[in-house]
Amino acid sequence: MEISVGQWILIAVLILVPLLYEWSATFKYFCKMAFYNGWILLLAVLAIPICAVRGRNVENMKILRFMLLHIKYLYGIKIEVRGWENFSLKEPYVVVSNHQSELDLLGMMEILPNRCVPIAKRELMYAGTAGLACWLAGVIFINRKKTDDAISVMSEAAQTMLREDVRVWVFPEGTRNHDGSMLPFKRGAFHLAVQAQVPIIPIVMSSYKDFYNKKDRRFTTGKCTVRILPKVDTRGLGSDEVPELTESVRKMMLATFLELSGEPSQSRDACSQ
Ligand SMILES: CCCCCCCCCCCCCCCCC(=O)SCCNC(=O)CCNC(=O)[C@H](O)C(C)(C)COP(=O)(O)OP(=O)(O)OC[C@H]1O[C@@H](n2cnc3c(N)ncnc32)[C@H](O)[C@@H]1OP(=O)(O)O
Ligand SMILES: CCCCCCCC/C=C\CCCCCCCC(=O)OC[C@@H](O)COP(=O)(O)O
Repeated sequence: MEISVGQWILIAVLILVPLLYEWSATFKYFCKMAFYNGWILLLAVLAIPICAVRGRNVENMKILRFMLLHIKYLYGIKIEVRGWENFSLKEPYVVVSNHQSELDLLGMMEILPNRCVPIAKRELMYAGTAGLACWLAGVIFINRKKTDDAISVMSEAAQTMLREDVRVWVFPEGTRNHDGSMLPFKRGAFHLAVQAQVPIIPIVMSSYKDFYNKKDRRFTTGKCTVRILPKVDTRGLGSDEVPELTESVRKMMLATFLELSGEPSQSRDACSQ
């Protein structure tokens, strides 16, 4: 049997790709990230028709969660959750969590409460099938370039939370932060909680530094601890108290982040200097 040029190329690729994958940490990083996004886009293809039956509905978030839960096993990431008891509130609340990377999706899906929708940048809505799946699951999209629009969407969310018994998940840093610390917090999430007069539940995901670093292009297996902190009440607070509330929650989260990540607690605060 004769082997054609195309078949030789295929054989070479099948041999070279696994070798390169093992030899080069950078190649491995790109493969793993590409597969991560590709896999989610593919899963979304399956999720869309299932979610579409109900139309745009926060209950669809359960379907996305269920379909995404296995990814941590594919990547060998162990997630330990502490503080489950702090999630036992019946009423709506605002979850605030640190935002290190798109891998946060794994920690988020591990603990996502029922009827809880994330607030995401509008660009995610255009991320193909994933965007459509997010829209069907009721993800709230904001335009970060238009502050007034973003604020009015969030004010509307305050009413929706109460009217439809919905919880909202916000990344108050407002962008991904790969630096191993926490950026200053934007105040939107805290205005939202004060306007709705609902508690805030802070969530801290420990640093990914042992298994993931975007700058060094390193992505191995590892462990992440997710800590659910006790609720912070906002009853009786007004918008004047939002800056102080924001700072106190951030301080608590940063201390927890440093503790979980095994860092000394006095240093590495990107905001306080
Ligand atoms: C199976 C297949 C599945 C496929 C799909 C898989 C996905 C599954 C779902 C998961 C999706 C997860 C997606 C997560 C994506 C994460 C993100 O996109 S993070 C980025 C977006 N999020 C945020 O930005 C939230 C945090 N940002 C804010 O809170 C901001 O404040 C803002 C509301 C966006 C406005 O930002 P900015 O324009 O920069 O302005 P500021 O300086 O922050 O604020 C100006 C001013 O306004 C005050 N203010 C803010 N919010 C309010 C408010 N709601 N009400 C009243 N006033 C408000 C603020 O305090 C400032 O005034 P001050 O006087 O300076 O205090
Ligand atoms: C916890 C967020 C995870 C969302 C993962 C959705 C994965 C969708 C899969 C394929 C689409 C490819 C587009 C990748 C978009 C990554 C989403 C994300 O992590 O948003 C970052 C956002 O917050 C802050 O944005 P910037 O850091 O300011 O730019």
